[in-house]
Amino acid sequence: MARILIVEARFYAHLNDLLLEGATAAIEEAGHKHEVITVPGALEIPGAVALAAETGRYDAFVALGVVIRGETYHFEVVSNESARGLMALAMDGIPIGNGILTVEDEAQALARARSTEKDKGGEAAKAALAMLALKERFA
Ligand SMILES: Nc1c(NC[C@H](O)[C@H](O)[C@H](O)CO)[nH]c(=O)[nH]c1=O
Ligand SMILES: CC(=O)[C@@H](O)COP(=O)(O)O
Repeated sequence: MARILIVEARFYAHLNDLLLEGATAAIEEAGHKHEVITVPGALEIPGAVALAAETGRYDAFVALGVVIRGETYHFEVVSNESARGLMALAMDGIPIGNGILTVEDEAQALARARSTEKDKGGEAAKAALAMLALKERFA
């Protein structure tokens, strides 16, 4: 049984609840344990994963968040840098699934967080578990 840490940025709590539902369901269906920690925004997720990975208490990580474009370049900063940070951690061998939605508006987020068509939280959890399985295979 693996120990999964979900790191969520509850910038839009109602949207994150949907992502969390999907991720939690996927992890439980796979028979693993999980914990959830919360950070202010998506930009803080990579740092939180790095801190948690240092403890050695977790086998894989799921990043959940919603970034919605506003009026300024900050959307690009938050979207690109959170993704870059997670990719850097993944390249260091940390099993991670990226469930940070980067969208134009709330409607796009709702359609992807968890609906009949999309389950981005579940997808991110399954990706993290797949990378953990690879890590174990190559150990
Ligand atoms: N605008 C969104 C943010 N912005 C906040 C940043 O993520 C960060 O917390 C702040 O810049 C302090 O470092 N975060 C989201 O998750 N989603 C957004 O739409
Ligand atoms: C993604 C963001 O940081 C965004 O919500 C901020 O809005 P704004 O660009 O209008 O300040």
